Parts: sequence; structure tokens; C-alpha cells
Amino acid sequence: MAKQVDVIVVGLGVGGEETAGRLAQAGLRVVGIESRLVGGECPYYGCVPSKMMIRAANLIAETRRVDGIAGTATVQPDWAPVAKRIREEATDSWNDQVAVDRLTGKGATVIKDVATITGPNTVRAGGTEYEAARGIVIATGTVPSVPPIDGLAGTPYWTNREAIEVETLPASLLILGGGAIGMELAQVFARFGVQVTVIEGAPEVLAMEEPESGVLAREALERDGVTFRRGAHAKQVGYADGAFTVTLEDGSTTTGEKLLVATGRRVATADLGIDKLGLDPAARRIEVDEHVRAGDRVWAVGDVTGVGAFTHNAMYQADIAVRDILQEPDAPTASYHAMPRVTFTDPEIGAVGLTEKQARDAGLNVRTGSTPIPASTRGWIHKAGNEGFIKVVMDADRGVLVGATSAGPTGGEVLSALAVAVHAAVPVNSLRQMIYAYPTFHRAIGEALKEL
Ligand SMILES: Cc1cc2nc3c(=O)[nH]c(=O)nc-3n(C[C@H](O)[C@H](O)[C@H](O)COP(=O)(O)OP(=O)(O)OC[C@H]3O[C@@H](n4cnc5c(N)ncnc54)[C@H](O)[C@@H]3O)c2cc1C
Ligand SMILES: NC(=O)c1ccc[n+]([C@@H]2O[C@H](COP(=O)([O-])OP(=O)(O)OC[C@H]3O[C@@H](n4cnc5c(N)ncnc54)[C@H](O)[C@@H]3O)[C@@H](O)[C@H]2O)c1
Repeated sequence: MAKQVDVIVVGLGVGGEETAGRLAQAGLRVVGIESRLVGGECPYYGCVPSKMMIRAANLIAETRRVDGIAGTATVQPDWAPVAKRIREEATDSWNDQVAVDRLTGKGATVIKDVATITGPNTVRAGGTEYEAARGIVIATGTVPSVPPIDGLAGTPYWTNREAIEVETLPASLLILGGGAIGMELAQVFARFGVQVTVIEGAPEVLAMEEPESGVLAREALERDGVTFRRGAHAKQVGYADGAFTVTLEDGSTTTGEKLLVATGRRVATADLGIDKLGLDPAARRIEVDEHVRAGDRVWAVGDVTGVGAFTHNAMYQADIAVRDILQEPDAPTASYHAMPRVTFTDPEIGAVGLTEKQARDAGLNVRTGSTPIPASTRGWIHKAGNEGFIKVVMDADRGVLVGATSAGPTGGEVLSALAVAVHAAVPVNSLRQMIYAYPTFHRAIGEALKEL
């Protein structure tokens, strides 16, 4: 006999933990099932420890900028405090007891096991079958997508997990993929003295962003000593005598002590049993509607929906799901037109909404404006490390911004004003009449708007 509950949450990463906790606090009987660590990828192998690494690496870079501006300074990079901080402050050495206690403290039941969906309302885990009166929430996230390159399988390559866990840095590192993970970690390791080579299949890194963003980030990393092989497809990977050799399609080779595979993520729903819910286990993502419903009494939140692999999206969708499940009369519907994202390289690449190309492909009447950060008063004062730009993408028919990029020092923070503009469709005429404080980085937004 199945155990009766109100809601079953499968996967307790960012999205699942938020959903389960809120529903339990609202008084529902909630079972949350997690096969690894409650909290998921973000606190243990993603956002949080990687940003601790970035904070440390940026301190090194800032210290090196003292010369010529504030005297002289030397810095001796040491990975030990970074590895220690990740263990002691971020991950409890990858122990999730605090997170489990936090969730059970809210009233949810936590089962540590691999969940299998067994029927339209039933899930099996921990030797028990649970039946949900209100429904099932799927929040199983993604796993690294490892390309089928000859020789790669079976080698001790890293994914983001091993890169985050590293205690002793290698002398050299090959990174497959110049996306968010590849670029952030390449800069970190290069600033700590590792010889880094990034192999990117596309012509430019950060391919999903404005082309200017890719150029800016790549050139910054090149100044940190990172080597790039762009438009380069790996044909073969070899591992011998403690070193990786990657052979590219043009026959050239590149070697490194370690190899980090950062070529994107994929959903892992093949064995989850979602066919019992009428969903396709082989699909690239679980499609959801504006209430993040994936079917009758089925919701999906976070990376598994393929809407955007970001913690803020998982939290946003969790909120939509919770309020729909609780049948709130004013439950909001999801809109992704102002999806923000920040690649935390130095300079930071913040962006919201559509790129210029996406806006043109959507058939909009596009106008763009752009201004370099070094040309702003604040950028000029800032001097070393001031590279960046503001770019705005306007739908000229509606007179509103549909996208923007804020790249530069604190680019992710400056992004907030642009995110409000895109989210709320603030008329460009109104944005032009705003007073932008002097001398701030965000004042460059006013300059970019003049270029429209
Ligand atoms: C290196 C790195 C850096 C990142 N940096 C950022 C950043 O700076 N900002 C940002 O917004 N995002 C960042 N992200 C992305 C962010 O981590 C994800 O978007 C976020 O974790 C998604 O949350 P989720 O709940 O959808 O999935 P996850 O966090 O992946 O959680 C899914 C959970 O489901 C569990 N699960 C899966 N299948 C089952 C099953 N059958 N039974 C039980 N449990 C199951 C998994 O064990 C996992 O814990 C980063 C990611 C990486 C890898
Ligand atoms: N700051 C952040 O918000 C942040 C940081 C890290 C990760 N993330 C999230 O994690 C997800 C995964 O990050 P990611 O960097 O692995 O993926 P990604 O999709 O951002 O980038 C993958 C890159 O690998 C390249 N690539 C794919 N196959 C290749 C191959 N065979 N050879 C060479 N290059 C190849 C792609 O062209 C792409 O540029 C991202 O979608 C992102 O949303 C977010």
C-alpha cells in the first residue's frame, strides 16, 4: 500500500529544496527525494564554491593592478586557503546535513535515495512507494554533457565536480568548452599560475552572448595567460604518463596534466520513469507551460525544464510551482523575457533578455546602442581592469529595450538597472530622462541609450 502524501518532490537541488520547503511550511504533507546532496549542484559543485574561487583569483588580479596606481605590491598565490574555504565554509566537505535539517525543520520528509516514478501519482524511493494527492514536482537538474570523443571515456577527465574539489593545482589544464564554466574556471586557474588552454568548438567563446562579450572575455583571459583554440573540434583524446593529449581535427595536438570537460549539460531522465507521466524520457528537456506544469498534476522546475540553467531560474520556477500547487488566486505565470545571467569572469559579463541577433531573428525592428566603459568617467578613473561596455537592444516599434549587456568591473551589478528596464518594458524615452549618478559605472547606460 502506497504511503499517502500531498506532494512528492523528486530532486532536492535549488529548485526542489525551495519547492519542498515552501509547500511543507504551507502545511502540505511533502516528501522530497534526493539521491546525492540536498541543495544540489549550486552550493556544492557550482555557483557558490566557484564564486569563492573567483573572489580569490580576483584579489590576486587586483593586487597586481596596484603598481602604477597605488605603489607596488607583490602577491604569492596559494590555493590552500581557497580549497580550505570551499571545504569548511561552502560545502562542509560535501556533507548536506545542515540542508537536510533545514528542510525537515520546515516539515518536509527527506528521503535519500534515487527516486523512480512508478505511476501517474506514485514514486518509489527508500523501499517505500508514495502516492501524491496533489501531484509530483520534477526537479532533477542536469548532469555534465560529455561529448563522444574517441578515447575520452575511461580517462580520468574532470567535470565541474573534480575542478571544484581540487586541493593541489596541476601545472597545466586543458579545458574543453569556452562557455560559462570553462571561462570562469580558466581565469581562476590561470591567475593561480596554472597553464590553461581552452578548446572551443565555436568560432568565439561565450557563444550564446553578444559577440562583443566573447571577444572581451577572451582577450581578458589571454592577458591572464590563457591560450585559446577556437573553432577547434577535438577528434581524439589520449591519456598516458599523467598527461592528456587532445588531437584536434586539423591534426594538431595540445597537452595538459588535467582535462576539464565543460561542454554543456544534459537532463538525465532516461531512467526516472517519466514515461509513466506521459512524458518522453529521451527528450532534451521537460516542457512546461506558464504555470510550470508539465502535465496533469505534474510540475517541473529548474535546469530540467531547459529554460535557463541558472539558480535564479530554478528559484523563480519553484515560486511559480508552489503558488500554483497552493491554488493561490493571484498565482503568477512565468515569463522569461527578462532572463538575467552573469558570467563571473573579470570583467563580468552581465546580460538580460535578447541579444541583438536573437532580436533580429525574432523579426523585431532592432536598434542598438553601445558605449565603452573606459570612455566613461568612472571607467577612466578606474584605470587598470576597466575594460567593458554597455550595449542596449531596442525594439524600435515598441520603444522599449528587449535586451542589454553590461560588461565590465561589477558588470553583473550594473545589469540590475537594465534588467528592470527590460522586465518592466520601461519606455526608452523615460530611461533617457533618468538622472544617472556621477561618476558611476551605471552612468554609461545613459551614454549607450544616446547611441540608439
Ligand atoms: C560550475 C558551475 C557554476 C555555476 N554557477 C552559477 C552561477 O554563478 N549562477 C547561477 O545562477 N547558476 C550557476 N550554475 C548553475 C546552477 O548550479 C544550476 O542552474 C542549479 O543548480 C539548478 O538547480 P536545479 O534544482 O534545477 O538542479 P540541481 O541543482 O542540479 O539539483 C537537482 C538534484 O536532483 C537530484 N536528482 C536527480 N535525479 C534524481 C533522482 N532520480 N532521484 C533523486 N534525486 C535526483 C540530483 O542529485 C540533484 O541534487 C552553475 C553550475 C555549475 C556547474
Ligand atoms: N555564472 C553563471 O551563471 C554560470 C556559471 C557556470 C555555469 N552556469 C550554467 O551551467 C551551464 C553549463 O555550463 P557550460 O560552460 O558547461 O556550458 P555552456 O553551454 O555555457 O558552454 C559550453 C561550451 O562548450 C562548447 N562545446 C560543446 N561541445 C564542444 C566540443 N565537443 N568541443 C569544444 N567545445 C565544445 C560550446 O560551443 C559552448 O561554448 C550553463 O548553461 C550555465 O547556464 C552558469
